[in-house]
Amino acid sequence: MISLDEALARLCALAPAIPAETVPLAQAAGRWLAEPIAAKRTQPMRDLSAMDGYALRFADLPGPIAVVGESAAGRGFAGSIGPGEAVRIFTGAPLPAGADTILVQEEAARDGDVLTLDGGGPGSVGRHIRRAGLDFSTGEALLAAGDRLTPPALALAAIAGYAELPVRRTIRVAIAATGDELVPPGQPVPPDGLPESNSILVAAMLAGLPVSIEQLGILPDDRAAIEAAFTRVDADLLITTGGASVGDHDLVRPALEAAGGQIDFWRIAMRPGKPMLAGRLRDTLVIGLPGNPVAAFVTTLRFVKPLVVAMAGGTLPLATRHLPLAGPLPANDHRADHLRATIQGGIVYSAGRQDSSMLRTLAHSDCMILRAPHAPAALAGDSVEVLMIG
Ligand SMILES: Nc1nc2c(c(=O)[nH]1)N[C@H]1C(S)=C(S)[C@@H](COP(=O)(O)OP(=O)(O)OC[C@H]3O[C@@H](n4cnc5c(N)ncnc54)[C@H](O)[C@@H]3O)O[C@H]1N2
Ligand code: MOO
Repeated sequence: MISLDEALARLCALAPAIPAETVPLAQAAGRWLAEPIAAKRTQPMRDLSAMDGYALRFADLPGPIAVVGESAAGRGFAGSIGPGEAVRIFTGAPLPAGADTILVQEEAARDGDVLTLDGGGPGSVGRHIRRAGLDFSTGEALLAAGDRLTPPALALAAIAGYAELPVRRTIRVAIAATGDELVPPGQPVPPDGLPESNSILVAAMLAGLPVSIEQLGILPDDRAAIEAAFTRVDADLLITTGGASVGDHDLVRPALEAAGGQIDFWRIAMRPGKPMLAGRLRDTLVIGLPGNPVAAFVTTLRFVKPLVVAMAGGTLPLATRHLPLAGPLPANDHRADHLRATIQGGIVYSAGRQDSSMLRTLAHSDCMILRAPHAPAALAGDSVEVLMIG
């Protein structure tokens, strides 16, 4: 058995390289930048007013000052102002030549074209002016390769002169459930049957990432059938669930090998999720998740999601916090444990029964308490690391 950290590192090393492509800004939302970008323009391009009011010479205050024209955003004042002159100006409008300060309109009294100070005034020369290049100048580095294209990052790229951005192309993910007992959700369930829930779980956990998902449906516990499905797969990542353990009907490993693939690792020192396997089939990375639904959840959370983000060119830090325990926990064995838990009043309550088939407990959990291999027993009030799962 390998450690959780080693498993993630090996998965990332096994992953096929995803080429970059250029996509319109709207399609780049939530993806990761494949190359750094620099400003194609200076922002703002020239000195602008930050307020609605009057552009004037500070030395002319408190007036009277003659209003000789107007400067609006997109339509600046053509001339320049001389001593004793001002221009009506609006937020985002170019500062006229000759002006050095903005007087906000709330502190100005205007009678026809004559302006006087009516209030405290700007205080110092240069007030309420956004200087050219305040935000950035042409050629400056703005975003790095691997940066997440958040809404503000996309807006920055737009204002910096970009209509499209380089990102890794969408990752093609195929998902297959294995198990003779499984029936599609909502279908009549025979006495020995079970509604299939893992493929919906895994796909929903990848929603919001740059993936296209092909659901391969339910494969029977038949080595030849699984092998045939593997042979047809055309994807960057194939995720199977079930059939990963040691039973006579756990056929994902032999089917992968029969299809010409290679196993890289099988079994991880973690709970739940121990029987997870990984390998390659031609250009496809294959991950065999355990069938138990909570094991499928934890392995998707700890491996599949960070892996997909890495393939998309980013990184996904673990969202952990430290909180006091409501009750004691026993010492841990050699497997990194993930205990479903809830948080109430800043205190973390471990769910009583941690059987990895119990989806109701999972659906009502806020977090998982992370217990390192060989962690000593913990007492009520001790601080533990929790992984948020909401
Ligand atoms: N002798 C041993 N038995 C088991 C071991 C072991 O080390 N030695 N490991 C256990 C652990 S840990 C896990 S986890 C399970 C996982 O085994 P498999 O990946 O082979 O999963 P299955 O046997 O196919 O299924 C387990 C369980 O989950 C249900 N299942 C399967 N697929 C789905 C699905 N798509 N949707 C909903 N539920 C699903 C299945 O009906 C079983 O109840 O093995 C332990 N055994
Ligand atoms: O570790 Mo298994 O993954 O308990 O259910």
